Amino acid sequence: MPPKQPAPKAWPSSILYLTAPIYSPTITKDHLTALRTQDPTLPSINTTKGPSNLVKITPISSPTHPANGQSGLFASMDLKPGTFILQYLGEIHCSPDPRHSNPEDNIADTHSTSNYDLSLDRELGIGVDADKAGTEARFINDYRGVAERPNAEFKEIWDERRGERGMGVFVLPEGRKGKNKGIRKGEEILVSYGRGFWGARKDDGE
Ligand SMILES: C[S@@+](CC[C@H](N)C(=O)[O-])C[C@H]1O[C@@H](n2cnc3c(N)ncnc32)[C@H](O)[C@@H]1O
Repeated sequence: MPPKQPAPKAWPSSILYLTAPIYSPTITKDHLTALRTQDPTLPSINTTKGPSNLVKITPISSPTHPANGQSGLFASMDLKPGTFILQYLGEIHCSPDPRHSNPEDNIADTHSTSNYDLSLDRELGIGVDADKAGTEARFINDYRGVAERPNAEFKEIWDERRGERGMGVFVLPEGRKGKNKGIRKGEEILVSYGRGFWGARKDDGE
């Protein structure tokens, strides 16, 4: 278990605040080798540890917001197009569990139903799940029902500090027609979870 870190304001006491990932026992040496092999196409980021001064976790109390009663992540200063905002940390895991060749021996995969699980390496089945532990990034909502379009995106990075691939949150680049103007101070940071996320939850009443 990583050492306890000072958490950002409004951080829930039931969730562990991380400055480095947690590695599930489902992650093998080969997975770690793959994650620790630099891919020159990835943006190389000198990440910082601890609460970010670019963002603020804010409880949502607007009845028109589809995540009313939950929280969201808001910009605490103007952020230019393409800016790296912060890292999405969580438990790095592999699903299905490679330790069992017979799927019936698999311990229930809680990550498959997590609302905080992002894919890090689709080919190897590696994900990063911030359900029980993470950074401020776990509070980023989907743009649907909130704004016309997303203003940020999840994108893989090379974390220079750890020498490892990871998931980052970036302000959307300007785009060819200059449509994306960045994120203004006080604006909610919104990504697109993708239709797959909502498709899988259609029958759960979400
Ligand atoms: C990664 S969490 C986002 C943070 C969450 N709002 C919180 O306070 O912990 C994903 C969950 O947030 C909610 N959510 C995010 N975006 C939403 C949207 N556009 N409409 C409805 N619910 C949303 C859903 O409950 C979803 O399962």
